[in-house]
Amino acid sequence: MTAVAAGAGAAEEAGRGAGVLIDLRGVSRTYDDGPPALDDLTLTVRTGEALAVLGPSGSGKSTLLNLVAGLDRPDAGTVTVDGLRVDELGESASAKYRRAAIGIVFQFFNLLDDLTVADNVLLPAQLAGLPRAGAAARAAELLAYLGIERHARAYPGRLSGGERQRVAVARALMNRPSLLLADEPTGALDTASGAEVRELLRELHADGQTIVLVTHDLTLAESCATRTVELVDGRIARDSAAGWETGALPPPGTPGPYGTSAAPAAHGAYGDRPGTAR
Ligand SMILES: Nc1ncnc2c1ncn2[C@@H]1O[C@H](COP(=O)(O)OP(=O)(O)OP(=O)(O)O)[C@@H](O)[C@H]1O
Repeated sequence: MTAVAAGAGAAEEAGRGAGVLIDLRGVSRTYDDGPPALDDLTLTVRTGEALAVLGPSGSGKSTLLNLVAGLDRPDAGTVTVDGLRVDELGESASAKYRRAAIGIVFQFFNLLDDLTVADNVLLPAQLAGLPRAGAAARAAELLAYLGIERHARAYPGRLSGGERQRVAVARALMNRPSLLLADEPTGALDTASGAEVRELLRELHADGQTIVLVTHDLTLAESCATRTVELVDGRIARDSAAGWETGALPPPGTPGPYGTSAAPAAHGAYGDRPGTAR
């Protein structure tokens, strides 16, 4: 199952504690005359991590994801993914990087409605020029892994939101990306479908997939993330790796950015947790 989910060697590396996969240094991005969407942000993500990026609306979460995906460039700073300077890539090199190294899942699925489920999943392999036979076998394997093989010949419009998001995840995993990015993957789903997708992401991470997801959904962060970073005004206000319990969010009502806290970052994420190692 690991081989289905993760990029080659990712699980093995995760097991060893692994190296840095994403390295953002001094990254700033300002649109037009507005305030900085990202402001001198430095962040590293290791292979095998599942990072949830939280923060209020407009805090820079999607901007961060777009920079890592090479969909946008910083005004200052460097973006390195798997040793590649993503911020220096030209348009075609950037597209090639996305096809080879990145899988992206969007809130609204972004499936092509006039292609079948199987053809949607095959698309990244076709764009990468991979041999059709091997790609078809991989697509079938992914659809089975994600429990949607019976829909292979259906069109996305016939599927539920949760099933569509599974198709989008299958497509994102098609070329065995070293990194899965997800922007509000449960944002358009009902409660039951959201729970399915949360479980799916949790399983993918357990199988070794490195994941960075942006979300307002604290349940998603709590169930899938091994690390949580909170952005405020384009800066990292809190990072669980610098004091939170790994994978833990505070109980409801804990003072914090979703409550009333003005606790300094050094005091941990959503408030101080007794017994948390520093
Ligand atoms: N293409 C753009 N043009 C102009 N301003 C933009 C653009 N994209 C983002 N911004 C601005 O940059 C800031 C950060 O936006 P971003 O979408 O990264 O925040 P976010 O945390 O993902 O927000 P949300 O949770 O609402 O999706 C906001 O002030 C936003 O208005």
